Amino acid sequence: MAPIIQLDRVSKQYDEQYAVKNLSLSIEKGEIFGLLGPNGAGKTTTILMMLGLSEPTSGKVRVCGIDSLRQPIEVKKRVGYLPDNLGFYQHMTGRENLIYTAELNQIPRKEALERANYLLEKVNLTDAADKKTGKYSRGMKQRLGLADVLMKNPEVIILDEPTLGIDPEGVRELLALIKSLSEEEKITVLLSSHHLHQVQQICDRVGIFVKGELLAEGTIESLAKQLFQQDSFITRVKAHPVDGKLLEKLEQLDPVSKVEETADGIDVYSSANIASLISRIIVEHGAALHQISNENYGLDEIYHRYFEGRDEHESR
Ligand SMILES: Nc1ncnc2c1ncn2[C@@H]1O[C@H](COP(=O)(O)OP(=O)(O)OP(=O)(O)O)[C@@H](O)[C@H]1O
Repeated sequence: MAPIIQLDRVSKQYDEQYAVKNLSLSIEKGEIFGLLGPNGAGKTTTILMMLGLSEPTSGKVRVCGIDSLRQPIEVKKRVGYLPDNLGFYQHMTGRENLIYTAELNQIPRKEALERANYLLEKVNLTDAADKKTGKYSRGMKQRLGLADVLMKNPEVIILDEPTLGIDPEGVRELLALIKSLSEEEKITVLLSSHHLHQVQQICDRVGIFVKGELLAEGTIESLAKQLFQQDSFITRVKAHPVDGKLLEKLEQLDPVSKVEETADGIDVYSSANIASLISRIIVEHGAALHQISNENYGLDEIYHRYFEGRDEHESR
């Protein structure tokens, strides 16, 4: 099956500057894809081109098999977009706002009402459905925003910083909701965010954008593998006593790139999983082994490793 979102060598120039440069990206149906990058990296420009709201200088954008530039209205019917600065009619209730969106999308009234009630329930706003949205909290507005983009039964939803300004509990609920909606309704989700741990919690794949270019994309595990080839495994050992001889023995192992003494043991960085070999060496050395575990790199480390490398490169 063709990807639901496909960008082929897309660039966007404003004057001489590239906002997006030579971007190729495919997103499959049902995926949750995280678009990451600092301010000005080109995330919003990319989203606007997907929606057909901004014209690429070169390249092709297809969403749901439709050319976003040639048939933006067809794309808009299938894609729900939740911008970071969403607004509702404050004097109208949550339910009235959803019905209004349905009218704009030519959804018959009876169907609109049923869908609005179903979605209000889904986003946990049934009790506040008849309250004016001017009285909603930020988190309630974001949840209503999610219901709003879902009114037209979209195949794809694009969410720009959906958790901005929400408290941690609200964030957890909203992310869980996005995940369950994607699973239950087979909706493809494109999520733009600065919050790495939130992205890591729900995204199947991520793309890292810097200055208009996609530096890397893939699952968190595959990015970690690419970036940390020499030390893609971290074995965290709690053992006592740790002496210089033991550290030396571990350092001499072929797959090991680095050994670090910690407060209660040793961290071993290696290119292969050698946890059982490490435990044997520790025990043979006469130390007490309290715990041994494999740690994974998180998105935080991946993201920072990219920027470390970049800074070095740029300062040369
Ligand atoms: N209409 C415009 N005219 C000129 N330059 C623009 C325009 N829109 C965006 N840019 C420039 O393009 C680059 C990418 O901007 P974009 O808004 O896509 O970044 P972003 O990754 O979405 O950032 P943020 O996280 O701050 O929303 C920036 O340098 C920005 O100044």
